[in-house]
Amino acid sequence: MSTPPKTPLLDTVDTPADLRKLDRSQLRQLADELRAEMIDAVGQTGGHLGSGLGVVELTTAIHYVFDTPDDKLVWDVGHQCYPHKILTGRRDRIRTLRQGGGLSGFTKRSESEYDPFGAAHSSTSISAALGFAMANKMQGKPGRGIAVIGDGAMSAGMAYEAMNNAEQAGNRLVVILNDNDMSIAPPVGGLSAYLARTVSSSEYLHLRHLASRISKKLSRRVWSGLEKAEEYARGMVTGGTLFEELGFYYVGPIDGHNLDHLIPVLENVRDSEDGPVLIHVVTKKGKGYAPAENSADKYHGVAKFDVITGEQKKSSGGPPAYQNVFGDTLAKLADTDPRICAITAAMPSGTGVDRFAKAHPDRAFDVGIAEQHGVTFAAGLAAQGMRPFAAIYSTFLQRAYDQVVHDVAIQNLPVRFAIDRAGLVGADGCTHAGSFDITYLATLPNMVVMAAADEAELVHMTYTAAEYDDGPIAFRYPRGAGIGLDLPETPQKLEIGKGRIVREGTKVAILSLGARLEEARKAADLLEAKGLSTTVADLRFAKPLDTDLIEKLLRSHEVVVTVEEGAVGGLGAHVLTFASDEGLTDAGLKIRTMRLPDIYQDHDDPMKQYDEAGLNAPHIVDTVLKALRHNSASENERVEEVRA
Ligand SMILES: Cc1ncc(C[n+]2csc(CCOP(=O)(O)OP(=O)(O)O)c2C)c(N)n1
Ligand SMILES: CC(=O)[C@@H](O)[C@H](O)COP(=O)(O)O
Ligand SMILES: [Mg+2]
Repeated sequence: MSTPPKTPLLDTVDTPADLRKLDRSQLRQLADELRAEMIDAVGQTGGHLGSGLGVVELTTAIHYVFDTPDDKLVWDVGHQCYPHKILTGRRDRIRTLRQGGGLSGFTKRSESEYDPFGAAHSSTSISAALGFAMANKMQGKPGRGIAVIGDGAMSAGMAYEAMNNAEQAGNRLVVILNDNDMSIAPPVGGLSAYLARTVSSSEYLHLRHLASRISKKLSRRVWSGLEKAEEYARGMVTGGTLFEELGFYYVGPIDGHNLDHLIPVLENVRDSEDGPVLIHVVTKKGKGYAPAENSADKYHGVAKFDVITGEQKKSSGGPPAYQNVFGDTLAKLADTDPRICAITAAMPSGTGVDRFAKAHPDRAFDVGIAEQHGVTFAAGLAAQGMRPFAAIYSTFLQRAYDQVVHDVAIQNLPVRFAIDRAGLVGADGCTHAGSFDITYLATLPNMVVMAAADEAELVHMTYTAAEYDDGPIAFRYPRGAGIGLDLPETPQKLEIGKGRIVREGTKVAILSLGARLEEARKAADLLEAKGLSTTVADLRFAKPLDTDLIEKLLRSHEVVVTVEEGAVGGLGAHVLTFASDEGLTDAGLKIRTMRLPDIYQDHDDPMKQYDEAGLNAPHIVDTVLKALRHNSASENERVEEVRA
């Protein structure tokens, strides 16, 4: 355990009200202590480090100048909110970050009045802040909406939808663009180039003309034509043209680590009658901690680490991560199939597309945080004869649902969806859980939905998807690594809609979909030990179902249990629908469906989560025994059981 840093000034600050009692000259020391505290805490908890380090000064300045919580401060993504949490009454719990019953790793409404809006999925902050601003305006209440959005998050269309709608808010809306020239990976696209030009083309605003420049900009509602022409001529507005054309007053770029610059700018904006304002601050991701600053990913997401050396305490060895199995398999397939290409939405390493890109750089596309565009881009590629793989986490694919429905499924275009982080994801918690993709995909026309039980199955499903040109096909797999199987040298093309029996029994049947198969096998062992002969099937497909296999097992077993790492409306619902449509439930069979809860609150380690979620072997056994008891009980006993 590292020795906690000495933080005499921070020790006097529990909330922003305490912070505002400090003299401005003390804020530098406070920020230094805040940074040290954050590094020490995250060293013990792991989590998102780089982005929070980059906004230590900005967080301090915002809470010093604005009247939070009346001014509603909305952090985009929220992964940079640890300094904010320390300054808003949660320092005592900061070392419970991302643990069961602990602080969320993102902003969360239920946690604090200083978290007016929950986050975790990116690019929502301007819309939410605009909502707060307009509500206050309509209710005649004081208080602004303040959105802090990163350059990566600014690459999503939703941010422009909000800015396009923002003029109505006037000076009630403040947008702070935190430009650290990083997403998780280096940022991509035209916006990133534009911002880079802005930062390089104009000297950071120096103190001497900072105030005059800002007051000039913010003092007039409308520029005269001449002045505007002059501005353009001088190139002064190169920095803000994009934002100014959307109706914002643009201020910047300013040094986001220099409190002597930040404070007067924020004060000018706070006191101005004009708006909305976009303040462009330039920061460094990982600022103030050498191991982060020197790392390629700026320590975006870290395991627990040694604060002195920066060395992370990651488990080494073990089976390869699923994303890398996918990326490597796809790269190999693409060696002999020029139609294969891969799309990621700003998550190259998380999806394994970075491994594909190493082998086929011309066929790998990072579209930025733009899942909607990514899916329809893939639809265009498919329509023109390519074999596109849209590699998008289950939770982030939710962002592009209409594109999946409208642009892909209804048009029956052969887009392949490689869906990582399907199921529980551990410390990122409920905003990142891949709970809904079976439900939201298997209900769609033409869509084929597969779930890999292990890493070998993932290889086969990647190949099966590559070869499937009859329409859209999705395959899901969990966060983390497989079970240590050798990867097949020759991928198999799976028969669409066919599952497999992995264990023969006679009395109980477990229909497993995806990576809970190991728990299903363990449950079968436990049931056999009780004299209950158990069949285990890996259905492989949620759609189309292997109805022959399911009917055969329903007719020949007393109890059938479906197990899936997805919320209600997925495999279990489809099996029940099939059984009732075919009149199979009339055979007195009791089908039980086991699945994830709609939402779970805790951030915890993956294995404990399955216990909480009720998806481990003992839970499967309990479900089976309950069903058997129910089956064998007399009608009266059943009625009594229900009454009890
Ligand atoms: C819709 C969505 N897609 C992807 C992600 C994954 N993600 C989390 S943070 C991040 C990068 C954000 O970059 P930026 O906004 O610049 O913040 P920074 O980390 O640089 O502070 C991404 C892609 C997400 N949270 N939400
Ligand atoms: C903040 C965010 O959304 C990402 O950093 C996400 O936490 C990555 O998840 P993985 O760690 O599962 O790649
Ligand atoms: Mg960034």
